[in-house]
Amino acid sequence: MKIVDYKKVEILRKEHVVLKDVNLEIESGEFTYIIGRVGSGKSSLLKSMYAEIPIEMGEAHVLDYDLMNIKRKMIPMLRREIGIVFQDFQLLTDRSVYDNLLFVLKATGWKNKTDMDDRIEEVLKEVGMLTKSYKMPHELSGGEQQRIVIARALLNKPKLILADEPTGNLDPATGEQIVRYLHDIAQEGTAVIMATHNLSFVEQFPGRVLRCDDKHLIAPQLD
Ligand SMILES: Nc1ncnc2c1ncn2[C@@H]1O[C@H](COP(=O)(O)OP(=O)(O)OP(=O)(O)O)[C@@H](O)[C@H]1O
Repeated sequence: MKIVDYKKVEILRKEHVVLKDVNLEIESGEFTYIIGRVGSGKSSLLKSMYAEIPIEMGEAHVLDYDLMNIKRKMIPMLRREIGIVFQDFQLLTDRSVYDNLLFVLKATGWKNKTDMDDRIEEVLKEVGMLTKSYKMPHELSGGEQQRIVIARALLNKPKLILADEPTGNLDPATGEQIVRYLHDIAQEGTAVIMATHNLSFVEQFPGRVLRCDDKHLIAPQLD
């Protein structure tokens, strides 16, 4: 199934063209790195996929949504089907890990307490954080918090995960563990798109590499 399908897409930030003529098809289970310099448009590309930035030109589909014609009230439905791992979506600091996850389930329409508890247990197990359920975010390391953010992104079994610099503030070993989780998730069939400055992971965790370069998204020649 095609998860992302962009044809001749142009992405603007305040009337300024960030990327143009973007052609991109992503299938289930693909693991894609988006690289490129600071300010080259990596975050903007990912934000366009969850309708945070409108697409003005071209054809753009994410899951079954037509981003060119998406109604405002459909945007939360689209976001429910995407796991978002972004700096702007940190854990809520005033509640425990469990309550952070419960909050998302309730906000996305879950009602049954046992089902919610079971799902929280499953996602925490998936990222090796089952014992941290009652911790407050500030009691966790940066890497542990990031694992919880990934667990939160998994709650509604998304077909697509968008991760913007998920290893940004982490030491190399912890960063590697985060990429390993994301890579495993892709192998189970979820498409994962990860923006990063750091290509050191690509040998260990193979994937498709695309670069934002001079306002275009290109497949670079890698040495
Ligand atoms: N909120 C905003 N309003 C207007 N312009 C913005 C906004 N955010 C980013 N831009 C501009 O859009 C361009 C692309 O930024 P973007 O954040 O997508 O790049 P990036 O490749 O993700 O950079 P970084 O590696 O620093 O995260 C930059 O020229 C930036 O100045």
